[in-house]
Amino acid sequence: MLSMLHKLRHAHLSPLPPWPSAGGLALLALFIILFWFLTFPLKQGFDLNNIILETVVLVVALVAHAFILRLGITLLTGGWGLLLGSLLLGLLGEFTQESRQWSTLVERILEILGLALIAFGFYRSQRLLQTQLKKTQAKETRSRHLAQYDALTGLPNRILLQDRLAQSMAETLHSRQQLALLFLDLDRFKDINDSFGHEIGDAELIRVAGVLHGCVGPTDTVLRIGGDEFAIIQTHILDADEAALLAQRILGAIAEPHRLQGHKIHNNVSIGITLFPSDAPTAKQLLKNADIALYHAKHEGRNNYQLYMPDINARAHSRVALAKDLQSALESGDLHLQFQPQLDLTSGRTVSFEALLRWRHPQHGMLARQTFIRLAEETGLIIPIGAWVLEIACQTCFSWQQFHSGPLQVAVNLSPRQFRQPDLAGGIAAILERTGLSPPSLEVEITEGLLIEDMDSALKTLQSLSTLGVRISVDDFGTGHSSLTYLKHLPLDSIKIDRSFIHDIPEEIESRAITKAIIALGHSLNLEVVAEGVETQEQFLYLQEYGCDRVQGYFISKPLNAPRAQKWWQEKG
Ligand SMILES: Nc1nc2c(ncn2[C@@H]2O[C@@H]3COP(=O)(O)O[C@H]4[C@@H](O)[C@H](n5cnc6c(=O)[nH]c(N)nc65)O[C@@H]4COP(=O)(O)O[C@H]3[C@H]2O)c(=O)[nH]1
Repeated sequence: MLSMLHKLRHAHLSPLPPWPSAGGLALLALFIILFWFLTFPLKQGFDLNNIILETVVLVVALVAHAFILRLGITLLTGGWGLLLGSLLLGLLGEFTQESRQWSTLVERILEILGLALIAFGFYRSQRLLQTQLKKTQAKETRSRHLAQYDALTGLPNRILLQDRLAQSMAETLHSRQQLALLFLDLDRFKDINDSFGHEIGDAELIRVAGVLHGCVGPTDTVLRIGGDEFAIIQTHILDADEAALLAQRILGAIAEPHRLQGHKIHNNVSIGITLFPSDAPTAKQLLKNADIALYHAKHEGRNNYQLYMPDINARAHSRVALAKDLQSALESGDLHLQFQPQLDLTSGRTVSFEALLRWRHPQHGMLARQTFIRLAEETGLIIPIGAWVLEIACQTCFSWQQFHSGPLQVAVNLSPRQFRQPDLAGGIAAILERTGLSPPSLEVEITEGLLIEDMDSALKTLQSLSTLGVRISVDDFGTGHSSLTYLKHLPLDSIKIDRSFIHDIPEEIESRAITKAIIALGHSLNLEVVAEGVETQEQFLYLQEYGCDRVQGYFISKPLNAPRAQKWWQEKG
């Protein structure tokens, strides 16, 4: 090594050879090996182009070895220790040329110094390697964290669920206790997102994550396993009661009304619970059970929890199949509308029809409305189905109006999910435009409960519908435990007294009092009052006597198919 450095120094003294001599080539080979040895670790993570460039630079630099030490081309390689060592040796080579009388001792010292600098280059490259390794490890840890944890809430995600579950199951087996797996699904998250935007939606998810953390014990795990789905692994419990207690705590905490960026938010959650080892021996089966129990909770009207029971499995399966059938029912024409007349009590004429959805299932025949409409609402199918109902109802009403000159309206029920669509009024305006129906000929019916849930956004939607000129009616009035003050703030046209009050008049004193009060209240607010579910002549006469404006019910007519309703309208309109 020393002799080679010596040769390197003396290369300055002789004229530059046209091509490297054998010694030069040996030196070149040595430097290449040395260079690669010293800087190879640094190249990990460099791109191929850089490595090729560096190698070319090095080869050129070494071939022109007479200049290499001065030119400092190796600067580009990043091997600082190597460069400095070589540079110093080169400079000193020149120096020794002029002062050959300097002792060999000085030469030796300088050679040692050169070697020390090369060693420094090596040391430095190792340090750089360590830093690089640390950076790579940190990057790997970060990307592993990103893959396994939800970026928004910081909770473990679905990928970690299996892992954590398996770990907790193993611990539970040893402890001879039980473990509960809870699946949670927010009932109103889509509506929050649609009504207030994604920023508030995100803030709500973060709030929920915090609430869940506040409810669980220190050894339990909270995970976010989907958009609005969370899971909890509750460990060290003795029986289902402990899981139920946790679920109750969560239901109460999530339902707490709160404000996010000035918006009043109401949210609920449905929870499905299954236990290990009592419900299932494997993680796969546990996950399935929790899913089934959650589905059951949703079916039971949301905002509740359900413990897994083997028989809900079969029911859940049939609902999944039914949801699939409902999806294809729109295209296959299995859905149709019936129309129930509404009678004006002053004129005695039919002035409106309520459009009611029917589904004749190819295998199961006519299906119960409440069941399949709830299913449509839960699955989101109510959006396309509701739009179809509006379209057909408007089309039908417009075509009837062409046959008869009397005033005619059609009333269409809007489900909560439909009502919370971002541009409901725009969608309805387009349907009116397409079908040719004038806006006042369409009445939309919304439930009282829907208004109470979120007054602020309901008011905005109602205002846009009212601006469009569509009539607005509050269905099932009297059942929603609402504050009556909201009535005067909303742009309503009519209220429909709930069937349950009409059912008990004239016999029951309370129902009579409520019916009379609703009629008086409606009139004092300038609203039209409609009674639904009128089944008897007594009810009809009572309502007429107390000034109800319109009646609807089996006493007048059951819901009719479109041709029969048209005939009815031509005769009684
Ligand atoms: N016992 C009794 N019942 C009477 C009488 N007169 C009418 N009805 C029934 O009362 C319901 C009136 O509709 P609703 O209160 O809006 O209640 C509706 C409404 O909330 C919903 N619904 C029906 N069609 C649609 C629709 O197209 N979209 C949405 N979102 N909901 C719908 O399903 C509910 C039930 O509808 P239907 O089963 O068709 O039941 C209809 C109708 O057949 C009567 O004298 N006695």
